[in-house]
Amino acid sequence: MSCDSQWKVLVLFILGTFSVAVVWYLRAEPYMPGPYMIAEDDSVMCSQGDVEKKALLMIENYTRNHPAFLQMSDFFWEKNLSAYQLPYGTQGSEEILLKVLALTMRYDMPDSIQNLPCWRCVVVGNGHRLKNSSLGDVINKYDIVMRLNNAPVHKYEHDVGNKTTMRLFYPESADFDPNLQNNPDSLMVLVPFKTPDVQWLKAVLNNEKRSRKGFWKSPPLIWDVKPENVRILNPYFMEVTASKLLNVSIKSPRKHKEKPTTGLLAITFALHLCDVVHIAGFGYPETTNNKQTIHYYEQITLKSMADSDHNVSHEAQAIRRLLEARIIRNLTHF
Ligand SMILES: CC(=O)N[C@H]1[C@H]([C@H](O)[C@H](O)CO)O[C@](OP(=O)(O)OC[C@H]2O[C@@H](n3ccc(N)nc3=O)[C@H](O)[C@@H]2O)(C(=O)O)C[C@@H]1O
Ligand SMILES: CO[C@@H]1[C@H](O)[C@@H](O)[C@H](O[C@H]2[C@H](O)[C@@H](NC(C)=O)[C@H](OCc3ccccc3)O[C@@H]2CO)O[C@@H]1CO
Repeated sequence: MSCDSQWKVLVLFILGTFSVAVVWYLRAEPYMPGPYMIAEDDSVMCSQGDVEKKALLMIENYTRNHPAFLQMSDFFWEKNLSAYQLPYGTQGSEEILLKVLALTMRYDMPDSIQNLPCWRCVVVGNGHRLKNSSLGDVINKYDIVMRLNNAPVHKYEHDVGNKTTMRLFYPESADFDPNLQNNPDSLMVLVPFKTPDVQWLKAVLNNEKRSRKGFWKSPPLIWDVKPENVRILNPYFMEVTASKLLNVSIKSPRKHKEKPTTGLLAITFALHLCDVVHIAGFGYPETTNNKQTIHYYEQITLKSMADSDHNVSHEAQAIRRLLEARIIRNLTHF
């Protein structure tokens, strides 16, 4: 072979290897952390309607017609009444829900969110993968930052940011110091799992006698949050998460105990609300790994979740499907 041909072969070989590497990187991308569609000003680019278009293909009967939060009018007409009990519907809890909704008087999305030109959302899971991630500034740039339960931001700003647009929680996961971990206008979104959850909200907002009955862990007895910042999540999103993402039976929850985690519920909620859905801090250790801590803020392991009625491998499959279909993107690894 002449020297000229040898050069050609070498160039072709280098180009071929480079193309294979690029194709491999793009294929593997859903599992890789990295800068996604970053605009010049460092913010995430808006692809309006993108999530809606893709979710329509993947989630059976997907519709964005359901209100985000429960409202009094949900209970006015008999034909609107729910077919399921909490956490998948409101059947049997109508009276207490009406009472608490009359107290908060707000069921709408605040104007500061409603008027956003694009809803770029990030759902921040509580996972250990956020520790030392330095993702704080990246997370703060999203239009809507969803946080979960009592996950702290104070002293963890560098890794998780400090902007909280909405926080999904239930009484047992409510923070004892909500003003330290949230912004003055953060929406506190109660996820109602059972009737006592709604009774707790009524009691703390109305300063009535609190009861500890019906809770698996004592919730705060004093919870200093402005009623106008409180909402109750529409149980429709729990129903969709269980029945469409996890294929879990919602008809007899007492018999089929598996229930969605708050994180998967928040992802489902975001899929019905946002133009862009990114996630961070999701992913549990292998089920056999009883040493690895699961949270970015405390030293507990998978063992603590033994009685939780969640199936984390089942959920990982659901999240992986959403990542592979590029409906959501991940800022940490999965
Ligand atoms: C002991 C116990 O009941 N633990 C549950 C805790 C606990 O109640 C609260 O932290 C309040 O203390 O809440 C849960 O979840 P938790 O509050 O741990 O985490 C919130 C969501 O983040 C995602 N996550 C978390 C850790 C991890 N390593 N990988 C993850 O993907 C999950 O999607 C998770 O939902 C819950 O509400 O779902 C689920 C946990 O099972
Ligand atoms: C999203 O679910 C939340 C959390 O992730 C779960 O761990 C938690 O599970 C608790 C479960 O809901 C309790 N079941 C009932 C019917 O209340 C279960 O109860 C057992 C128990 C009872 C009394 C004292 C201790 C334990 O406890 C589970 C937690 O170990 O549900 C959360 C939503 O409420």
